[in-house]
Amino acid sequence: MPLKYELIKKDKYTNARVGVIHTASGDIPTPIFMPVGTVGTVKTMTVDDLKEMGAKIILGNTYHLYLKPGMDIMKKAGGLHKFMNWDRPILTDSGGFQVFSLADNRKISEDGVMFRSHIDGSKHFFTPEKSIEIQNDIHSDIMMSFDECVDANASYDYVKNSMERTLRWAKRGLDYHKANSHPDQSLFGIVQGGMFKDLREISARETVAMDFDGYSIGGLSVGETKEEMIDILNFTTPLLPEDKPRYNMGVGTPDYLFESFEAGIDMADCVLPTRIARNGTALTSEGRVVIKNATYKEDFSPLDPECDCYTCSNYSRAYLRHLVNAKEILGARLLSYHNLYFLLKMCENIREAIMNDSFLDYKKEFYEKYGY
Ligand SMILES: Cc1ccc(CCc2c3nc[nH]c3cc3c(=O)[nH]c(N)nc23)cc1
Repeated sequence: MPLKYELIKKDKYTNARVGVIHTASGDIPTPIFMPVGTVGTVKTMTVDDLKEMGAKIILGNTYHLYLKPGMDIMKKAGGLHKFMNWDRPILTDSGGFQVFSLADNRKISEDGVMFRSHIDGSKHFFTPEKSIEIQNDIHSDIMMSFDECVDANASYDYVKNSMERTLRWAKRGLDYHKANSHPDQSLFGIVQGGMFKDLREISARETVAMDFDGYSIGGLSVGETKEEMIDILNFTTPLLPEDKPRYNMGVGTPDYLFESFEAGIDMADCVLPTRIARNGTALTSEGRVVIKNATYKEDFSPLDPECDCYTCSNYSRAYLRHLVNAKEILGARLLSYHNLYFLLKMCENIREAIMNDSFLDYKKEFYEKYGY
């Protein structure tokens, strides 16, 4: 059966809500942060690390997996869950976003997108149907429709034409999904429309009318200002049905997560926690810590005094600084573990706060301590 969203509690003072997404691969408590595992791994984390830190769902990437290891191996492995030994839910993106952010000489047409691999320059053609077929081969639990994500300063006419084509692509993908996907697989529609509220409204209403299992807000976190993101988010989210999950794509930093969940978003993803970890930056309850700073040379206290994760329970800032400066892989691994744990724990605290109608109190307390 496709996923079922169970609404458990709405916050008294905001649009924030607690729920559970029931999938064949397991239940996902919401609001939830989803670690990004682009090529079948959340970088430097084992699946046991991910379970230990409380990850309930991870992301896989259609574009990357299609190019490497390729669908021949993916099919022989029996799908991504078996290939990477992860038996909990997997969400995959549809590949369009990655084609535009990574591939070379892309050519977009009504039928789909022609592109050359960023790895070896080989030529490929993605269509809405092809994207669903690849996500089926991955055995994705939650699939995304094939869409075009336009950048924040695209013109009204370009955004209008692109959004209308994304609607036609969504319908094609949905028809292919209904005829070919396994009944346990779910498909989300993606709302586009750039920074234009009239286009956002058309995209939301037409996408919802196609009756997907859930809805993503696309076209955000692509260079717009924080005010623009929040404005479009607060305008668009209420247009989505209450009884289905809502996913804000590409978010993000703690404040963007708080703003998204406050608007009624249930799911969010971002490469941030593992990417900044590899550059030696940690998210802590007292704000960002750039661990290679000389300040921490003889600081033998834990990375985050309020965190009980493996990294904070076993190592000091001085040791982490040493590892990062020595470019030791363990440095990236320990900081990645902590950053992911930090965001997952923050989501757990947000769920608890919503249950007690104290979301705004928790947000205020978090912002003051974090330094927002
Ligand atoms: C593995 C994986 C990586 C990344 C993503 C989300 C990637 C992503 C965006 N990231 C920031 N802004 C984004 C907008 C869009 C969008 O409009 N459409 C799609 N399909 N993806 C987006 C999903 C899965």
